[in-house]
Amino acid sequence: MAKNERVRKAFDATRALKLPDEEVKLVLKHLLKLFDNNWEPIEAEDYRALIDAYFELKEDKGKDGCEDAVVEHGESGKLPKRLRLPDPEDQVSFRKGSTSQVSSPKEKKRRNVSLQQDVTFLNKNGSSSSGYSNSCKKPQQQHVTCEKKNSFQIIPDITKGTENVEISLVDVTGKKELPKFTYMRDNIIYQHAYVHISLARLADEDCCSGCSGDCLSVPIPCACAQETGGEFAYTSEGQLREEFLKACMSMKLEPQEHHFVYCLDCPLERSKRKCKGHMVRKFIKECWRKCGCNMQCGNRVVQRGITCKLQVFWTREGKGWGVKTLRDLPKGTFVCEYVGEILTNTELFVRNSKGSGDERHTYPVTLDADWGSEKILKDEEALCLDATLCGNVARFINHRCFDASLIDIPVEVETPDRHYYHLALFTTRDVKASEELTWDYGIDFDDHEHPIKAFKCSCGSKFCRDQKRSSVQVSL
Ligand SMILES: C[S@@+](CC[C@H](N)C(=O)[O-])C[C@H]1O[C@@H](n2cnc3c(N)ncnc32)[C@H](O)[C@@H]1O
Repeated sequence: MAKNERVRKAFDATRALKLPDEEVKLVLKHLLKLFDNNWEPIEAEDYRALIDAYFELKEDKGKDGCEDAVVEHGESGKLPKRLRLPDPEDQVSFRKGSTSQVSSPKEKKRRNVSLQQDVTFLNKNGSSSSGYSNSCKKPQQQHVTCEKKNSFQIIPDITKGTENVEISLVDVTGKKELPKFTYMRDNIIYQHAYVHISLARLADEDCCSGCSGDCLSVPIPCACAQETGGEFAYTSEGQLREEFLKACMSMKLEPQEHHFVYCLDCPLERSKRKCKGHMVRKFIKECWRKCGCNMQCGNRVVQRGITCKLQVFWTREGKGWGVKTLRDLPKGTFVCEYVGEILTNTELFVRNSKGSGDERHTYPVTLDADWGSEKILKDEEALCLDATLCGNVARFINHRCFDASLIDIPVEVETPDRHYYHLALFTTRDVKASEELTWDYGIDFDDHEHPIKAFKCSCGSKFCRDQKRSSVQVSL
């Protein structure tokens, strides 16, 4: 639908409630900014978000004792505090009522007016008076609601301003408990993990100190392209090269026997005494600090951070929260890194055993590139990333068997070895705005002893490994 048509329909809905166009226009403008020009949540449920936001402003105005507040704010270009949502200093969560029983505009109007107190704020530290906390702390429930109703919740920026872009969280059902974790842009060592980062470790062949500017613009690829067969992994547009992506995907989808290495003593399968094999992965090697190029060099994509407009939302299929893109993404686009605490296997086992055992969602990812090397890796050396307590937006990305829209690719940045590396997620195909982003966690749904617990998969893929397993079990 064209934008003008959408605006007209929104006004039709608010005029039915006799709301003045001038005031509605202001509210609409700011909701569009909040949702990054995505009309879907505004149009949902008969323009509920728009109508509710309008009445919130009215309530603000009433409290301030300023009859013309909405119009005055509009004229001065300022907004009442509650609608200055994209300002990271003023994180806000809306909680509103359900429209499900409401039929006539009159009733709708009355309902909205009665819900005015059901609106809450997140303060400057990201802690909430409405139950949301962007930290590991237990949220404070200071907010008082007259009736328990469905609500509409928005967090404008879960990253608290740490990323290049804001990432919102939206729950249109309003019934969900908001996630409790600390947002972190970069991996951080939890306690005993050993990650050896030093410039002295980077030999001449591990960097391109003789380069300047953008390495992708010179005719002969520099030393940093050696890892990817003498060609950079990225195109000058910043996407993965087609052939490189294809090779990564085929290794993941159809791993041949020669794509596996087997440990003599496998840290993950120690209890069973037999290594199931670890995939030999294709790596990206990005330029870094010892290189002569600049930060805009085309071989520095992952380290520049997230640039896609993403949104966390509540999925319908029972997977919990998920992540969608708000814009179309071309194939091979870097979406985000999987960020978490860096733990040793031992620490992960201890953490898992201390858990209640019935955690619905789990967030660890093993870094397994070092396994199968000549040295036997001990549990207290092998590393994994755990985003349960601290992580970035990737902790919300759900699994899909085989035909996921993202693929995880290891990236060497500050260490020349494969003991520690970054795990970056790229699109496997063109992805449309509003599509959920998924990646294949590589789960073996039959393996109940694996430190990363399997779940009942509802990915919906026709290739679902869990569904196949269930049907095999039934037929047996
Ligand atoms: C990394 S988290 C993803 C975010 C999670 N949905 C949430 O609400 O926080 C992984 C967890 O999400 C759930 N999950 C992910 N993909 C799923 C799928 N295809 N089917 C069912 N549950 C899924 C599982 O509970 C899993 O342990």
